[in-house]
Amino acid sequence: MSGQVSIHPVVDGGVRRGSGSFQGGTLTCACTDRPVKVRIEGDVAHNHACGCTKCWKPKGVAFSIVAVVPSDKVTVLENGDKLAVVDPSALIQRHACKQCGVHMHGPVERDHPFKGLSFIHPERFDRDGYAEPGFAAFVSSIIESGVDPSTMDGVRARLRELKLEPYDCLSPGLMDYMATWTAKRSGALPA
Ligand SMILES: N[C@@H](CCC(=O)N[C@@H](CSCO)C(=O)NCC(=O)O)C(=O)O
Ligand SMILES: [Zn+2]
Ligand SMILES: [Zn+2]
Repeated sequence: MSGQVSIHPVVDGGVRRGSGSFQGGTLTCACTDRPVKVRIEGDVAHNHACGCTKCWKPKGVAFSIVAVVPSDKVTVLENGDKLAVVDPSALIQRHACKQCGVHMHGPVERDHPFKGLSFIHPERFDRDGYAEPGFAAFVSSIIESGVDPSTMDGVRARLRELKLEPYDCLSPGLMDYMATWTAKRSGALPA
């Protein structure tokens, strides 16, 4: 029963493990004419399924697959003139292709624990082997996109089956990381 719940095409058949030696690749948008290409050096971290309304996902798909890389490992290679920031007031400056809508990279530049990191969508890589998604974030937020709240038990059951532990914000690791940054900033912990 929970096997019929679709999370995202790249995980629906089972989460494929990363190679552990991914050297990077090129992200390409969905345009056939003048696609935007973005080079990423090295592997991704904190790869996850995200249920929030802000992360890009293919049409009709419930979750995005999104990960972080250091912003200095991100280079726009081709057709960067097609990129525009979706919401300049957001923490994550999501640079989307104006033509096809795919989010190509999302740097965090504001004073924040995630400053210096960029959010990217590994499914747009030209090759496999990137670190696999390890949890599901902002799961309850899929309701904001119109998912029937009565289906949430099935969604969470399927995520657990896929070993994508569901959280309604970020994972404990990332929440601890942010709280540590805040505590060092306030002096509650030694810097
Ligand atoms: N309920 C909201 C949640 C949006 C949200 O806070 N998203 C998170 C996770 S994005 C990737 O993990 C976030 O950190 N957003 C910062 C930003 O968007 O700049 C909704 O669904 O819209
Ligand atoms: Zn495009
Ligand atoms: Zn998100």
